[in-house]
Parts: sequence; structure tokens; C-alpha cells
Amino acid sequence: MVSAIEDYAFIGDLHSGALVGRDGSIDWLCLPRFDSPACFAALLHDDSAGRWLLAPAGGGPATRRRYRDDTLVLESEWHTADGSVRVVDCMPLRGEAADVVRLVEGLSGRVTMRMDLRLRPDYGRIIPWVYRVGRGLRAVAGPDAFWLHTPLAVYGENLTTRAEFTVEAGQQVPFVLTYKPSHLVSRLNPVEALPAIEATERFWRTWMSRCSYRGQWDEAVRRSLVTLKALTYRPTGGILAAATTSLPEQLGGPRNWDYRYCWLRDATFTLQALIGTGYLEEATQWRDWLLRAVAGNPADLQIMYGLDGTWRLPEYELDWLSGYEGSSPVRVGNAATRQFQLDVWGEVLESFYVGREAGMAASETAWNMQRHLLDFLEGNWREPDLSLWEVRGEPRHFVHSKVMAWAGVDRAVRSVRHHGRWGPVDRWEALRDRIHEEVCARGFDAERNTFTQFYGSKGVDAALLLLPRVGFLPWHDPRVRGTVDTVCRELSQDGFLRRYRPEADGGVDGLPGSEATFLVCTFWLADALHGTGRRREALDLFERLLDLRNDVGMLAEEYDPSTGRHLGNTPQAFSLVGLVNSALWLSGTTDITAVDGRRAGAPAGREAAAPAGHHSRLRR
Ligand SMILES: OC[C@H]1O[C@H](O[C@H]2O[C@H](CO)[C@@H](O)[C@H](O)[C@H]2O)[C@H](O)[C@@H](O)[C@@H]1O
Repeated sequence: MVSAIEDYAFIGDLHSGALVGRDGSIDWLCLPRFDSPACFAALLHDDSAGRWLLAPAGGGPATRRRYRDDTLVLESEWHTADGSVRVVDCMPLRGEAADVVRLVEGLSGRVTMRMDLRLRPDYGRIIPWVYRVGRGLRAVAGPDAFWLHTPLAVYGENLTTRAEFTVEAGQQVPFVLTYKPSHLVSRLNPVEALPAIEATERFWRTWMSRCSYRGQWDEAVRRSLVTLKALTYRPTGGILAAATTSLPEQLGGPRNWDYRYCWLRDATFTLQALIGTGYLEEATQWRDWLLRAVAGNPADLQIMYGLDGTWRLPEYELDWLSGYEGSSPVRVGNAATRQFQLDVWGEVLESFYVGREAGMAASETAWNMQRHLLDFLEGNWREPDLSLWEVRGEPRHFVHSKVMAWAGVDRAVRSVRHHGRWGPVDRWEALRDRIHEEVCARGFDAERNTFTQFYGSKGVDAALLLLPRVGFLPWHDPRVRGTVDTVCRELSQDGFLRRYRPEADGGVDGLPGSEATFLVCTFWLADALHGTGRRREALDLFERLLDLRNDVGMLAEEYDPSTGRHLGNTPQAFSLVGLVNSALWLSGTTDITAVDGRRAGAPAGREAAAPAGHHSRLRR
């Protein structure tokens, strides 16, 4: 039986990451990279697809778990009738090889422990050849080789490597699992467990010492930042949407997607969170990743790329896996890669603008690229698209997409007007006004007093909450207030927000089934309540959202209020970024409104300043 999604903790080494259940089982790990095939894929099937259990022989969930302060070193403790024991888990920063270190520490009494290691490379499909090497073992399968080092005697049973042992107070028993490509078999230098744990701790503590956020939600923000950093692929600076594939948006349903790639949209939000908390270096690495990834014809801009900027991410199904709690298919790759999602042009332009305002070194290449993106927007903003929700139905004129096109043009205008860049600014200003006019005329339903999901739609969309954030209209505009009210009314489930109602316009997303509430949307709602002066409601909602984090601060993509369960991929950058940005906004540290109302590109007469008391963006 695999754990509930909300029962997993995450460890990682900035190349890949593992999910550790409360029961002490590592049920998900891809090596050598986040997007490589998993060698532990129990998460998406059962134990037979590979896992590594290390826990008291009596079984059961850990009594207590925590990370060591601001690090990614996990401690799980079991208090049993015979005594107490702790398992320390981490992935040391990547050296020559990938390592997973597990250390058993006896705390009191005498506890019998069990270790089951079942390596199943290629997403559970391959049973490797296993050789005994001294007291440990070596496992080889095609391109992959693994070594287990431990002072204990292990034995093989039912295609599993096992050990049973007892620990007493003060005793420590290390296990180190090391991965290397199989042709490098002879050059192995496994790490020593204790120094490796210390070094891992030091790395994370040092990283976190750069955090500039000081506020009432310190612990939640810091933990989210550690996890966001852990979702970064260090060699390239690419930021992943999540560490898993195919955790379902509906239990038993087919809405299962591979998130182990870099979405320009999600990463742009992450960049804002990083800049807002003092991590300009990471933000710069992301900007540079972006410049490399999108090089080429701006018309070919993709909405996502691989960790190293790979373009092709073909989607296929792993039919030997039954899926998380029977939710199939399990998908690898993502067909949304080739979708036209207009908002992405705006988000990329916005992220360059934010970076510039935050003091990132200017780059001529970056500005040239932005001008090309502008040319594309100018010729294509009237085209229907598939929206930020990546619907698999027919293209439509989604209001949020058009607004992001407006935002992209607006940022380019500002770059010329306020940052000394060169461009045909009069033409761009006229374009910006045209988009604004069209959206207000065709995307607003005066009868219902709300912006709509797409032109002529009967439904609304949680992404409409972002309109005032990007400066399209001020927070106090009656159309914004009307939209916030309608979104709340039509998309709330127990106070949490769904993205949209697929049925509102007869199956807008082209997918069977439904889904639960979407966490980042609910953070946007807290922001919108705050922005429109409903501070008490905003705080209450934010606190409720914080309560959804599991015992070690993890959030998945969605939450089902009727069952209290996390759904979708985990840990998810979008959700954690939502948390950080809301904390910054609600604690008055940062104004998330992209531009101040007076300078916003809305045509004269539609503008107003941001609510009194809000500082300008990123100013602290
Ligand atoms: O629900 C349908 C779509 O779901 C995924 O997209 C969602 O996740 C992305 C990554 O976090 C996010 O950028 C996007 O806005 C979300 O809709 C999936 O990747 C798509 O293939 C799928 O159609």
C-alpha cells in the first residue's frame, strides 16, 4: 500500500529528488535526473515497481517527522513499545555520483528494524542483476548501476534485498545507496554517511541564511523556499513544476500529467518569489536558462522545456503501471508542450521586466529577444489559444491570455519609457490600448458584472483574479470587485477555489472527469481579497491554506475539501510560490501589483493608484 499524497516528505540533491512516506518507504526516485526513469516507482503502482523501506519491523507511520531546521535533511522518529528510533534521510549535494543516505539512530530501548530494498529501473519495469559486494551489493540494469553500502549483512529474498537488525540507544547504522551509469562501474567513491549528512545540512543552512523575508509566516515561507530551491536543476538553473508525474487531479481519473519539466509560466511566478525573498542569484540563473531555452524563432516559443532546455517532450503512457490508487494512464512527457498558450509571451516579458526592476544586470541579448517576442504578440494576440490551464478542448479567446498579452506589451513600453531601452514605443502604446479596449468590450459581461473565462463565456476563471495584479485595472475598479465576487461565488468549494467549471460552457477543457480545488488559485483569492480591502477574509483564508500543508510543509497541486486529501503532483512549485507571494503581500513586505496604478497602461480615466498603505513592488 503506498502512502497518501499528503504523507510524503521530499529530499533532493538539485539534480533529482525522492519522496519518503511516513512509513519510512522511499516510493519515488528518478536517477540520474528528475526527468529520468524512476528506479523506485511504487508511488504509481505498488511495491513491485520499486521502493526502499527502512522502518521498525512492526511497521506503521512515524510518530514524528521534521526537517533539521531550514535544511532538506529529514528526520522520522518512531516511538514503539520496545523503544524509540530515528531514521535520518538526505541526498547529499551531487558529486561524482548520486547518493541517498539513510542513517538509523537508536534513541531508547531496543527496536527491531527492517530494510527492504527493491530496485526496479525504468519505472518499475526491469529487475536488475544483483551481486553481493562485501557486505553490500551492486545492481546493474542496462545503463544504470546501483551500490548499497552498509556494515550490516543483507540477504536476498523474493527479488528483494533485505536486512533485519536491532538498534539500541546510541547506536547508528548507515545505509548509502549510490547511483552511477553502469559503464562507470569501476570508478565508485561512495560518500561516508555522517560527513555527508553534515555537509548537506551546512549547504542548506548557508543557502537559507540569504533569505530576506522576516515576517509572521517565517517558518512557512522558509520551508517553501527550501522546497522551491530543491526543485531547481542545478547544472542549468531550470526550475521544475513538480517532482513527480501522474499523481492524479481526480482519484481514479485520467487527469494525470508529467510535471518534471520547466514551465515558463510556473518558473516566472517562482522567480517573483525568489526575488521577493532575496534570491537574486537564482533568479539570474533562471533568466539565463530562459535565454538559452527560447533562443530561436519567437513564433516557436514553447510553454515548457526540459531541464536543460530540451524542446521535444513527447507524451506517452507507461501501461505496466496501474497508476496512483488506480489512476491511469501514467504519462511521461507532456503534449501541452506544443500548445499555443498566449499568456506565456506576456509572462516571459513580465519576468524580464521584474528582473530588471530588481537590479539584474542588463543584457542586450535579452532585450533583442524581448523585441522579437513583442513582434510576435503584435501579429498574434487576436488568435484564440488554449490558456494557462492548457485545455485540451478547442482554442478560445481566453480573457486571461489576452490580458497577459496586454501585460507583455505594457512591460515593453515601460522598458522604453522608464529604463532607457529602444523600441517603437508609440506603436506599442497604441497596441496596448487596443488590447485593453477589446478585452473590456468582449471579455466583460456587464449584466453579471464580471469578466468571463473567454469572450462570450458563461463561466468564470480563477486566473481573472490576476487582472489587477498585472496592472490591467486597479484593485478598486468595480469590474475587478464584481469579478472577485463572482469567482468566489461560482468557483468556491468550502472556501477553496477551483480553476474553472468545465461544465459551464459544455466541457471547455475537453477532458473527462473533474478535479478538486487548485491551491495556487486559492492563494490568488487570498491576494485578491487583500487587494480589494477584505483583509480579515484574506488572512483567514491564508491561514486555512497554511493548515493544508502536511507535517513537513509540503503542498501538492490540489486539495479535495470533501476528503481532506492532497491531489495532483507534489511538491508543486505553483502552490509553494503561491504561499510565498501571498505571505509577502499579506505581510506588507512586497506589493504584488506589477505596476502602480497611475503608471499602468490602462487608457486614461480607467486608472487609479494602488490601495493606500501598499508599497511599490519589491521595495522593502
Ligand atoms: O489540467 C490540464 C493540464 O494540466 C497540467 O497543466 C497544469 O500544470 C502546469 C504545471 O504546473 C501549469 O502550468 C498549468 O497552468 C496547469 O494547467 C498539464 O501539464 C497539462 O498537460 C494538462 O493539459
